[in-house]
This record gives sequence, structure tokens and C-alpha cells, in this order.
Amino acid sequence: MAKITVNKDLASERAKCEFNVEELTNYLDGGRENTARRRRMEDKVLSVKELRDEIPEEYLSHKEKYENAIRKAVLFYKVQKSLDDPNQSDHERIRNSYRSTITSAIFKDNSPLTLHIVMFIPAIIGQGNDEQREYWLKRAKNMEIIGTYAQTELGHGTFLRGLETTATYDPATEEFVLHSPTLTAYKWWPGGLAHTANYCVVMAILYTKSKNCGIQPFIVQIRDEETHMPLPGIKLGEIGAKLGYNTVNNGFLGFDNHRIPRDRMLMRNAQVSKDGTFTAGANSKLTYGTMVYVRVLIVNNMANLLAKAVTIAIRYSAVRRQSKLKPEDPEPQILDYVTQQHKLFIGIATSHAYSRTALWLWDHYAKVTSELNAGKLDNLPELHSLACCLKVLSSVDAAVFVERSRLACGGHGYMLSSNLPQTYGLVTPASTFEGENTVLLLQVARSLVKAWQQMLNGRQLAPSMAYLADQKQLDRWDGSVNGIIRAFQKVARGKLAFSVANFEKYQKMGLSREDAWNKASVQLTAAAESHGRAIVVQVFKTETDRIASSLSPPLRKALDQLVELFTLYWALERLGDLLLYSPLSEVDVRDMQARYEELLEKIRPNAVGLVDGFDIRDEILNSALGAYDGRVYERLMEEALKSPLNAEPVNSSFHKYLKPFMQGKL
Ligand SMILES: CCCCCCCC/C=C\CCCCC/C=C/C(=O)SCCNC(=O)CCNC(=O)[C@H](O)C(C)(C)COP(=O)(O)OP(=O)(O)OC[C@H]1O[C@@H](n2cnc3c(N)ncnc32)[C@H](O)[C@@H]1OP(=O)(O)O
Ligand SMILES: Cc1cc2nc3c(=O)[nH]c(=O)nc-3n(C[C@H](O)[C@H](O)[C@H](O)COP(=O)(O)OP(=O)(O)OC[C@H]3O[C@@H](n4cnc5c(N)ncnc54)[C@H](O)[C@@H]3O)c2cc1C
Repeated sequence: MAKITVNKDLASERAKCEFNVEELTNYLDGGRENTARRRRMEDKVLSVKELRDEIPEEYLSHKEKYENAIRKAVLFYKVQKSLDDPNQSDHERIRNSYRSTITSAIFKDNSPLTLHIVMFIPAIIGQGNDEQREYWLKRAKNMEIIGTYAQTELGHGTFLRGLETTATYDPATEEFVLHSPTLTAYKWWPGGLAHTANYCVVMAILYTKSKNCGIQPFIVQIRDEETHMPLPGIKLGEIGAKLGYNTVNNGFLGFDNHRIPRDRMLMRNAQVSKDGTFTAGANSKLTYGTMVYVRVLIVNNMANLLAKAVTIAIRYSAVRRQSKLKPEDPEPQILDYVTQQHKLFIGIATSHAYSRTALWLWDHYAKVTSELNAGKLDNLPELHSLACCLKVLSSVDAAVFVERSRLACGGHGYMLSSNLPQTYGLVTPASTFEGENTVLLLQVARSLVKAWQQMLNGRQLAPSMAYLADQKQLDRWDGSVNGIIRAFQKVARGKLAFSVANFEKYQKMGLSREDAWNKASVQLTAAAESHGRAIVVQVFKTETDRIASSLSPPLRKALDQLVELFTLYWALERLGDLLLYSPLSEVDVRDMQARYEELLEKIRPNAVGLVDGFDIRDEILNSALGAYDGRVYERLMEEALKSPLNAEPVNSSFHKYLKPFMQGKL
């Protein structure tokens, strides 16, 4: 095997690291066996050479990109399937795959089968009755059918009650008639819908006995299983090129009075009997369950994508030398600039914060789901609120810090060969899909305002909101991490109290409840955001303390530094709030700033070790800037030479256009 020559700056960074990198990887994976299992899976997938691209994806046409993605998706699925442990429950399988980023080695822009796995199958599980699950799950899990989740329409994504697709029950034939009455009723966006899926879960407004019974899920065949031609009454296509997700095959779908049998309505929650009688579910919002599930998964996905971006940027910053710190010294590594550390170390800490929070949320989700299955619905509102607020914060922060990682790489970060632009293309849509972020913050605000009223009525609050009932003043600023967490809670409480007071004031001034809500909504969303910040810092600290207690002292120290950095970073970012709602003085602010700068200095020698600890292989990073060996310049040149324009010394356009133009003949 050829010996890898590692860039000497990266090698000396690794020699400086104060903790055992493998121990960090095991900690992140949840144990040594999990690391081994993940690596075995990566080895196996990466050994299949047909899964690698011969020509970089960016040089393919739109159509070729899709065809290539489908070719790989099929193969990738088969390899993954062969590695599945049949003894794992779905819950364990998903939890154990939280650190797996192998998909990124195969698709720079995501897989056209994503929606089948992430939403179609979960929608059947969550919305189908036992009989429907038995039939459809078997087919979907065996990939006999491929599906997607078709909810959003051209005219409505956020406001689900405004969806226009109708499913009208016809008792004479025991069928539903699906129809798109207008252009804006066309389903628009679902991944895989354009040319991949032959089935989908369609969310449509149910009409039976001439009554609107709200949005309900229907499993609908859209293409012939043999010929893959769209079925009669179905109009299908692709929605076109996008900022990212270009291999996901997002599509449109219209129905022209398309009939489906009665048993195609997924009837776990609500039912329509043969004669058209509608029986509502225990809570109509159970129909939105698939979205809650994906919001929970997104938190983890954001942590992983951020880990990728910051690994690339930190390694590059250790290799890149630029400018002068001292006139007599050689050009320093750009990682020695404290501004560079400020830009990037928070990205490392944030990835840790969300991967801990994601696991915590997943376990909470699993607990509440099993309660729901047993008919206990009490904890659904809190779960919905938590999933909304953590999806929002993780997607916002990941987008900011991925983009910051790209900018921190200067010009080279703009190259697709850095894989940073594509990584941004994968994180930024998460602020929109699965519930647009402002809209979800308003949902969180709604649950907080409700909790506020409950508190005033002396009722017990859900655990994640219990701090709102803590009336005690924060008498003294002690500057500890726990003290700052309490201060964040005070901020959230204070902002909520202020927005509730304004909401009520606007109503007293004569505005309707809805107008008062709209007028107070900037403050309400700010309160919801602060609530989310308080939760994330607390969960990050508590979960790190709980899990890291058995780690070696050097690693424990490095993790504590990340928790403290994360807490101080957000305290300094939100100084205005802290000054308003906590006993913070100017001296305390100066002290925090000094501690923050000291932390950057302490983390500096461990920076490369910390990103090595994410253990993201070169094939997954897919980056000329971020590879383990740090051969940045060689790789940039190798990638440049792959440009089809470099295949010939003179391009034909010279003779066709440039030459006649320069000679005044054109
Ligand atoms: C092994 C697998 C591992 C793979 C890992 C992959 C990781 C995955 C990551 C990336 C890939 C993801 C790909 C995703 C692709 C994208 C897909 C989509 O975008 S699908 C479409 C998503 N659409 C939305 O999210 C729409 C957003 N809108 C809404 O949710 C709703 O319209 C609303 C804004 C919530 C309002 O709804 P509605 O008008 O009906 O409500 P109101 O009448 O206002 O009532 C509000 C009351 O209802 C409660 N509520 C609302 N939603 C829920 C819920 N989901 N659960 C429980 N309760 C809910 C709300 O709290 C109000 O209650 P009250 O205050 O009245 O008590
Ligand atoms: C990459 C990608 C993949 C997707 N995949 C799927 C899929 O597989 N299946 C599917 O069904 N959908 C999918 N979607 C659609 C996605 O779920 C919607 O785009 C999303 O729910 C937002 O809805 P919208 O586009 O209608 O935004 P809009 O609601 O029109 O938002 C536009 C603006 O209006 C504001 N706004 C809207 N309502 C309110 C309100 N009540 N209060 C205050 N402000 C408001 C928003 O904050 C935002 O600023 C996907 C989208 C993307 C980008």
C-alpha cells in the first residue's frame, strides 16, 4: 500500500493534540463497537467501485446527474440492505445510524430515494392501520414500490388547511376521487416524485357526505408498475433546477378526477366507512405525525453536515499560510489568527451541541410515540413544540456556520471541489422544508403562550417549559456555565412575558386576537428562539456531563471547553438580551469576553484533533481542501484538470467566435 504523505503542518497539529482522538470518535459514536460497526459499513460501501463517480458530478448535465444518481441509489440500497442487522428494532437502527454520513460519499447532492426512506415508509407506519401497514410496508421495504410524500402544492406549503387537492368519497363505487381543481392545487416539491416514484402518500382535503373532513393521507399509485408510464388522470413532471438537491428529483403532480379504492385512505387515525361515514381520530394533528418525525431527524442531519464543513475548514486553515503576524516570522497558518478561530471553533462546538441534542430528542420522540401508540396523547403538544424549535435552531445555525466555514477558506471555498458550496446547498433548504422556520417558531410561541396562561392558573408545565414558572430573580451573575444557562432561561421568560403583555395590550387597544398576534409576532418569534437557545445549551451541558463522566480527563476537559465556548459564544451574541433580563454588569461582559478569548487559545492546539474526531473519511468529505493528508494544492490542481475544458488546448469557440471577433470579422 502506498505510504500517505501528510502535510507537515497537519502532522504537527496532530502531534500537539492533548486527547486521544479515537476516544473522541468512540464517544461521538456511542461506544467502540458502534465506531467499528460504522467503519465496517463504510468500508463495505466504499469497496464497491461502481458507487464512485468517474466524472465529477458537477460536469454532468441535469439529466445525466439524475440518471447517474438513480444508478448509484439502486446499488447503494442493495449494499446497505445486505448490511442490515435484522435483530435491530427500527428505533435502534435509526439511533445507531445517527453518525452515519456514508450517503455523502455517493451523492454530493442527495439521493432520489431519500423521500421513500425518510417520509413514504414512515407515513405508512404512522398513518396506516394494521392491515395497511402489513400490505404496504412489506412492498415498500422490499422496494417493490417506490414512494414519496406529496403534501406541498404550488399555492400552499405552510398553510395545510389551505391545500386545494380534494379527495371526494363516492359511496356508489366505494372510491375516492382525487382532483386538482386549479393550477395552484398541483403538488409541487415532493422528492422523487418526478421520475422515480410510482406511488405516493398524497395529503388531500377529504370530502364525504358533502362535508369537509380536513386533510387526510391517501396512498396513490401514480405510475404503472411495469411501464412506469403515468396512470390516466395523473399529470407528472420535474420542477426544474434548484440551488441544491438537484439529484433528488423533486416533482409536480396533478389529478384529473383520478379514482382510488376506499382502502387507499390511510386509516390509522381517522376512517371513512363504506357508506361514507367519517370517524375522526383522537387528535386531528396526528395526521401531521410524519412531519414531526422528519423534524426530529433534521436536527441530527444538521449536526453531521456542519461537522463535515468545519472539518474541511479547520484542516485547510492548518495547511494554509497567509500574511504576516510578525514581520520577522514566516507566514503563519491562518488557524493562528484569532478571528479565524472565532469563525470556526463555534462550528465544532455547535455540531457537538446538536448531535447531543438530536439523540436526546430522538429518545424523547421514541418515548412519546410509544405513548401515542398506547392511546396516551398528553405529551404530543410538547413534542411538537420541541421538534419545531430544535429543527429551526439547528437549521439556522448549521446554515450560518457552514457558510462561515466556506468563507473562512477564502477563494478556494468557492470551488465546488471544496464541497463547501454543495454542503451549504444541503443545509439551507432545511430552513424551509418540513415547516418554514418562522412559521414553526410561531408554533413554538403558541405553545409558550399557552404554557404562560397555564402557569398563571397554577397548572404544572411540560418539563421543557417548567423553567417559566421559576419566579425567582437571578440575583447575582456568577458567570458559570450553569449560571449562564439560568440567565438564558430568564431571557426566554422575560421575552415571553413582554410579548404576552404586548399581545394583550394590542387586544385591549381594540385589535382582534389574530391582528394582535400578528402585530406581536416579531417579539413572539424572538421569545420562541430564546426558548430554543435555553434548551440547547442546557441539553448540551447536561447530556455531556452525563455521558462524558467516564471519559479520560484530557478528553473530558476538551468537551467541557466546547460546552463553555458554546455557552459564552451565545451569551456574547445575545448581550442585549442578557443586559435586559439578567444582573449582568459591564465588568461581567468584559470578563466573559476575556474568558472566550482564553478558550479559543486553549482549544487551538486541539482544533485538528477535534475535527479528526468526527472521523469523516475523505470519500465522504469529498473535498480538495479537507482531505486527511492536507495535500490541498495538489488536489486543487488535480480537480482543476478534470474540467472538460482542459481536455483540449484550444477550444473550438476560439475559431468560431473569438478569432473572427478579434479580427473584426464578426
Ligand atoms: C433511517 C433514516 C435516516 C435518514 C436520515 C435522513 C435525515 C433527514 C434529513 C434530511 C432529509 C429531509 C428531506 C425532507 C424533504 C422535505 C419534505 C417536506 O417539506 S414535507 C412538507 C412539510 N410541510 C410542512 O411542514 C408544513 C408546515 N405547516 C404545518 O405544519 C401546519 O400547517 C401548521 C403551521 C402547524 C398549522 O397547522 P394548522 O393550520 O392545521 O393548525 P392550527 O389549526 O393553526 O392548529 C394549531 C394547533 O395544532 C397543533 N399542532 C400543529 N401541528 C402539530 C403537530 N405536528 N403535532 C401536534 N400538534 C400540532 C398546534 O400546537 C396547535 O395546538 P393548540 O395551540 O391549538 O393547542
Ligand atoms: C428542497 C426542498 C424539498 C422539499 N421536499 C418536499 C417534499 O418532499 N414533500 C412536500 O410535500 N414538500 C416538500 N417541500 C416543500 C416545503 O415543505 C415547503 O416549501 C415549506 O413547507 C414552506 O412552504 P412554502 O414554500 O409554501 O412557503 P411559504 O409559506 O409561502 O413561505 C414564504 C414566506 O411566508 C412566510 N409565512 C407564511 N405563512 C406565514 C405565517 N402564518 N406567519 C408568518 N409568516 C408566514 C414565511 O415565513 C416565509 O417567509 C420541499 C421544499 C424544499 C425547498
